[in-house]
Amino acid sequence: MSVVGKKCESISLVEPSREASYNANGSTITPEDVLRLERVTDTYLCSPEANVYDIDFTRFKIRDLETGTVLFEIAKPPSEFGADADTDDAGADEPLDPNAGRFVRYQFTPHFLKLKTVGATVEFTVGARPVNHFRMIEKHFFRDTLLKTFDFEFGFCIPFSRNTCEHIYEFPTLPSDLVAEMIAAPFETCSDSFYFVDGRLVMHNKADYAYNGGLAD
Ligand SMILES: CCCCCCCCCCCCCC(=O)O
Repeated sequence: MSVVGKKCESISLVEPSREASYNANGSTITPEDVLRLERVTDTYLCSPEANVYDIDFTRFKIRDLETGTVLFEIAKPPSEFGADADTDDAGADEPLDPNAGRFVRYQFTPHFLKLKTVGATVEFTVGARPVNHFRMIEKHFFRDTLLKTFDFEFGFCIPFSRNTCEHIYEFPTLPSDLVAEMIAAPFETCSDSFYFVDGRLVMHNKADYAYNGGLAD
């Protein structure tokens, strides 16, 4: 079967008519459920309201651990700290996108795919509740192929704290023909990031990636 030109294929644990934070058996989505996923999901598996811990990412940085080079950095402007950034500039007639802020698009150069390990530093704040066993499971796909699953622990966060931690991504060994396909197919590489507190899904973010930065069209 040819996959040339296909976007990331997706599957969902849930039937379209069901509440998105429950799996096909009607129980809540567990870490084991998402560890089993072999395709990108076609829906978010929890609603934005599932984030009852008010976890808010305020800074994100990716660096090459071999050279220390910073590859990507973004910080939420201080004026938006503690505010709902989605509502600030919306006109009265504009419906708010409930998924705004849950999707990121990254554009890297082909060199990114030659890296061996990158460190991802994330800063985040939490609300009034203590956060136990904060864990992220992140799955990276090219089209309908799972490239790698990362499973990171943030640990315990005290109420109203600002926290920083760096997770180490060890890149999978990718065959050179696959790397060439990924470079030639911008945004057909994508990821699902699932965040759990005490084993319950509280956030689900998505991203897609292009690796053709700096190349002529
Ligand atoms: C190419 C397969 C392995 C890729 C590892 C990529 C590491 C990139 C870290 C950035 C992930 C950010 C995800 C997000 O913003 O939700």
